[in-house]
Amino acid sequence: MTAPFDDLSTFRVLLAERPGPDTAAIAAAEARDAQLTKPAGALGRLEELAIWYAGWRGDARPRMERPQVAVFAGNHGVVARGVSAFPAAVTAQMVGNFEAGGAAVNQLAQAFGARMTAHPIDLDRPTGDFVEGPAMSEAELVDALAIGWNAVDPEADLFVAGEMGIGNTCSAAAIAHALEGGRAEDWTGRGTGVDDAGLARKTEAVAQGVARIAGEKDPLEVLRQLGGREIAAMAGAILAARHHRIPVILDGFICCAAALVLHRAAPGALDHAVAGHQGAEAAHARLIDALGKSPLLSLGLRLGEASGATLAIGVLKGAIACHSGMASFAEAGVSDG
Ligand SMILES: Cc1cc2ncn([C@H]3O[C@H](COP(=O)(O)O)[C@@H](O)[C@H]3O)c2cc1C
Ligand SMILES: O=C(O)c1cccnc1
Repeated sequence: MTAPFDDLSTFRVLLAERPGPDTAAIAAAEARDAQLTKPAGALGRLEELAIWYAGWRGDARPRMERPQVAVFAGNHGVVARGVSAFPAAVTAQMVGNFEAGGAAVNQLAQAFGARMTAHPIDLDRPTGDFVEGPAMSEAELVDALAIGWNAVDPEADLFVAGEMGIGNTCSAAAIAHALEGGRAEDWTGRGTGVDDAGLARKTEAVAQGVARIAGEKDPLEVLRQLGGREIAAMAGAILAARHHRIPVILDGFICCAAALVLHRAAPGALDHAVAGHQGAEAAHARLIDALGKSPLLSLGLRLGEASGATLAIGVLKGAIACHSGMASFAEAGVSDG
């Protein structure tokens, strides 16, 4: 599809004017939940998840049949500073692996019945080193947002955004530091497994990049400055899903940094999203907190690629299967107490 914007101001309007959930479907789903053959509340958060999903799909008894996982890839100028344990060439190599079906996320998508697509964005043209200057021009930012928007299948009934981009935990940490404050070291972690010296270089890059744009609080400008094309694409895709009323599961630290841009630009912009998991990247928990979310899973993942969120599709499928498939007390002839 073609994104309904070709400049940043139109994207801002789409962020401000978003559809909400179907309140009648929520009320009907709550009523259905109350009649199912279980003690009230006994399915815990699964009940809340199913009702949330029903609201966004506009169907009190929904099914999930077309989950979509889109993995965006980009390269980062800041990598030249030695902020990752791996070379930038791995980004393109992993895109080849996604296309061949050999990455973790391919296996998880297959296991949970999701269609997965990979979207490399200008891999031979890394972003500018954000310590020195803006990562992207405004036109480059708009292009990346649009690539994300266009990647969302309007017919999907669940969307997961993932990423591949050597150095992108550095970019994500810088975005979080710029928008949330604190100290640079509050937001940096080991990513692919950088050693102490690498972590120190990464923290210094984040501190300097954020100091360069000191006081900048416009989230989309922060994204342009510190960005990452794949991070911008995830933000565009998450907003597109909102406009299609497709519920979203958020992935790891980098995906949550993309989501933070939307959340800080327009509170409520992530109401159609849940946090799929809390991973091992040091500041992921803090970032999920800043989004006002609580994670579905906590399994110590530190991979990205949409892996944790794709795994959480299973949890959401379970919630929906119970909600839509269980018998009521009356149907089953079970005494409701
Ligand atoms: C083989 C390989 C597969 C990956 N899949 C995801 N990432 C993850 O690691 C990168 C972020 O960590 P950093 O900021 O330290 O570079 C991203 O590409 C992220 O998706 C991978 C990294 C590697 C090496
Ligand atoms: O949480 C993540 O998304 C993550 C953590 C480490 C490396 N890559 C991704």
